[in-house]
Amino acid sequence: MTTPEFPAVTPFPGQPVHAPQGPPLLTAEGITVRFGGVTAVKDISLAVRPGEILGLIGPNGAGKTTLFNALTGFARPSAGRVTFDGRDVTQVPPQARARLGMARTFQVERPFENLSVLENVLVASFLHHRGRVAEDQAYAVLERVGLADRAAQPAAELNLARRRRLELAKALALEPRLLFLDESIAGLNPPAQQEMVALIRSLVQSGLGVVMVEHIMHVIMSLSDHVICMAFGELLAEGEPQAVAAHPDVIRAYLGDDHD
Ligand SMILES: Nc1ncnc2c1ncn2[C@@H]1O[C@H](COP(=O)(O)OP(=O)(O)OP(=O)(O)O)[C@@H](O)[C@H]1O
Repeated sequence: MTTPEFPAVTPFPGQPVHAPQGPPLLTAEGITVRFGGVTAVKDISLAVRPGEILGLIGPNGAGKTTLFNALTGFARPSAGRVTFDGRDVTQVPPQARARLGMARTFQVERPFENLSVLENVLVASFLHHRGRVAEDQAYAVLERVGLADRAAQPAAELNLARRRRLELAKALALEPRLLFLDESIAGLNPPAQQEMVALIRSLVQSGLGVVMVEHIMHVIMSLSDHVICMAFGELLAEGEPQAVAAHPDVIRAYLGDDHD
């Protein structure tokens, strides 16, 4: 059986070697999320170390977004425990998690349309800084994501690829140690995808941990150090990307999904 969704190649050349190291930044143990009678996530455990990219995959409705929300504080687990840097954050609200060093992007980016690109990032910089220092930090983040030349432009005028980078800049301005990316690449054209992949790689090189949900399989397979595949809320397979891609249950889940 072939696996057309999982090409066993590295489509983005020049992949630098990075090595996740140290104790986990994030751990989740036995996460379960129920909505009434629906168990959207069932008993999922994971860990992410500095410099590591964890990819979450699974067919539509698998529970990826719900798990992502439980990890970031936007959904409350019915059972289980989330720790960040050794501290139990299961009940900690998202804003307080941001202060601790956990930041996320949103699938549908919603910048303040009438504010400039720089002002949008400044709002996040104010979490840790004030005045001129906040402005310098926001500008440095814009340089990092390649938007410095757009600093004065209203966010409403950005195209999709730049809006995605602005979304990333807002999260980076929170100075996270762990970044959650919710479909930052889906919908971009191939050159913009490559730019975003290169940017994410450069971020993990500097020690950032990343958890990403992404529907574009060749992107997640080439970026991730570790992949978790879910189906119907449960863990289907996990491990190195190529091993997960070749797992019979994963192939079945995706082919079944395709043929629904
Ligand atoms: N707020 C909610 N109330 C009730 N059911 C929900 C809620 N959010 C999600 N669900 C259900 O939980 C299950 C998992 O949904 P979830 O959105 O987490 O999956 P997903 O893997 O992110 O899917 P997709 O790839 O389509 O975004 C689905 O059956 C969904 O209908």
